[in-house]
Amino acid sequence: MMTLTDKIAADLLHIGAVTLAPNDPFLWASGMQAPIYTDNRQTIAYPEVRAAIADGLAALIQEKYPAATVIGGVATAGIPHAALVADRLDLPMNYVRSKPKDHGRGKQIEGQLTPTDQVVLIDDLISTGGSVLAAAKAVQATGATVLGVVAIFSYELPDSVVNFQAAGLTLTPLTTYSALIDEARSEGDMTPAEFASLQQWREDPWGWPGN
Ligand SMILES: O=P(O)(O)OC[C@H]1O[C@H](OP(=O)(O)OP(=O)(O)O)[C@H](O)[C@@H]1O
Ligand SMILES: O=C(O)c1cc(=O)[nH]c(=O)[nH]1
Repeated sequence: MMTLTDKIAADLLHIGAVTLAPNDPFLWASGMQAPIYTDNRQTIAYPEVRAAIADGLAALIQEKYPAATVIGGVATAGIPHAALVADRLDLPMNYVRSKPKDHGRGKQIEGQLTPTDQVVLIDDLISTGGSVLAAAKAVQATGATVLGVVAIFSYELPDSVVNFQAAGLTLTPLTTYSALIDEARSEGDMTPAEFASLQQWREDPWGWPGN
């Protein structure tokens, strides 16, 4: 029987959200060359996939953070998943922008947030963790508590481990880069040399050839 971790990894591959290209790397926003690009925004186009994600994230939150009073989405790609999860858990929701609006009411956080709230944040993807940890800081600055972070996918990069530790927060992803490349290999999508290159990148992305 396939685990949920493997099922979500397979889903991301099958809907084309993930492109693996160890021989033709992508340039990331950080300036890093990477053998993969993940666009989890595409998951919302697939009802069965987005439902499996929402069910999985809701179950994680019930297990790890039963005291949650609000589900928070990280703008923009975390928002639809936070909405689906909040609906399943029958909890209020908010979402957190990367910066306050420069017009209107100038708010960074929309939806419910009071100083007594206990928030679980949802992002679609964790690379460095910078986006969700900035959102966590914004929530904490209001006096509310961030219980933890859940996400669809984590690259498990060394930078994210350091950043989550520094923030004192725990990340629980539904699936991971390791599960993803294992699944792609089991589907016969790569040579042993390509698999080795993909593993090498995760262990030391900035030392990977091309960076
Ligand atoms: O862990 P990090 O290094 O922060 O990278 C992950 C973030 O990057 C992407 O968002 P992006 O900045 O592309 O914005 P979007 O959600 O508005 O598309 C993604 O949706 C995550 O929020
Ligand atoms: O850091 C990025 O540019 C980046 C990488 C990735 O896999 N997905 C994404 O949306 N952004």
